Amino acid sequence: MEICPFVRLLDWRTLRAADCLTARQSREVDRFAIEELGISSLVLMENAARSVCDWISQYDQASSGGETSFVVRIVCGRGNNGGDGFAIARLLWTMGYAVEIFATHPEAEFSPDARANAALARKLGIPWRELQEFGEAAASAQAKDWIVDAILGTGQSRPLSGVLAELVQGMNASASRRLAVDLPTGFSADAGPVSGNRLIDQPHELAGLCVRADVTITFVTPKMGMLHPGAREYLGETFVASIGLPEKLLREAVSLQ
Ligand SMILES: NC(=O)C1=CN([C@@H]2O[C@H](COP(=O)(O)OP(=O)(O)OC[C@H]3O[C@@H](n4cnc5c(N)ncnc54)[C@H](OP(=O)(O)O)[C@@H]3O)[C@@H](O)[C@H]2O)[C@@H](O)CC1
Ligand SMILES: [K+]
Repeated sequence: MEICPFVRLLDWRTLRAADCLTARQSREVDRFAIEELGISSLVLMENAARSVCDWISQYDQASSGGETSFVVRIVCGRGNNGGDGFAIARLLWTMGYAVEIFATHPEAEFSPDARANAALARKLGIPWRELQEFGEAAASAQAKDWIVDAILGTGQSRPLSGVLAELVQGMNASASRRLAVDLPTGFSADAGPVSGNRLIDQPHELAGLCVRADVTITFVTPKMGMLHPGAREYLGETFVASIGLPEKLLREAVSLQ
């Protein structure tokens, strides 16, 4: 089912390993596109952000006739997943949505593309709130609001702890709807909802350590961790967004499997 031109609903019944990429293959696809084809990483990031915004506005149109009285709270990590979040904030802001940015790190620690999009968001004067205000904001959020999880994507390599674990628990406890950018934070691209080095086989026991998204919009292809039996509890309704990379490239990357 095509929701928007570049976003399609993932069909769980037909999902196979051959359709999925690991985190390493995802990075290889991005590297190949950037270094061999010359597509800039900022263009890939913009395409990724645009697909999330298209989905939100289509969903808003379909579910409430486009009354945009809800608030979109975007929590941005310091890597390119966070960079997607800053770009999403900018695009939604230009579409007239009420947007609030929360950043997990100081700007000096951002990846180059995240820093570029954060600077744009600053220049536009998009409301940028203190991270420590997020718990209260999430607790008082309404059901029609959105929390966009742009903390960690395919770069996550270890269980959550400290501030990020607290943020994720605040997200999961909120009445707000949750949309995960690329992957829910706490969800491994390779193994699914992971704690330590083992798969979570009783998801409820460690739910605080992984965002339970209502919607996940993943880029380019499904990820190997989505095959995990407990995955859907965290991914919610899952969509795959094209970010402008040719199919041929994906087949070459998947052949690295
Ligand atoms: N051109 C492209 O590449 C495109 C990529 N795109 C987007 O980029 C995303 C991948 O970005 P990314 O590689 O920067 O990693 P990301 O997931 O942001 O993590 C950031 C850093 O966090 C750290 N970290 C890891 N685990 C952690 C933990 N448990 N707790 C705390 N910190 C932890 C780890 O750094 P470390 O601490 O290991 O040095 C990691 O480097 C991808 O999901 C998609 O959204 C799209 O824009 C399309 C184009
Ligand atoms: K995420």
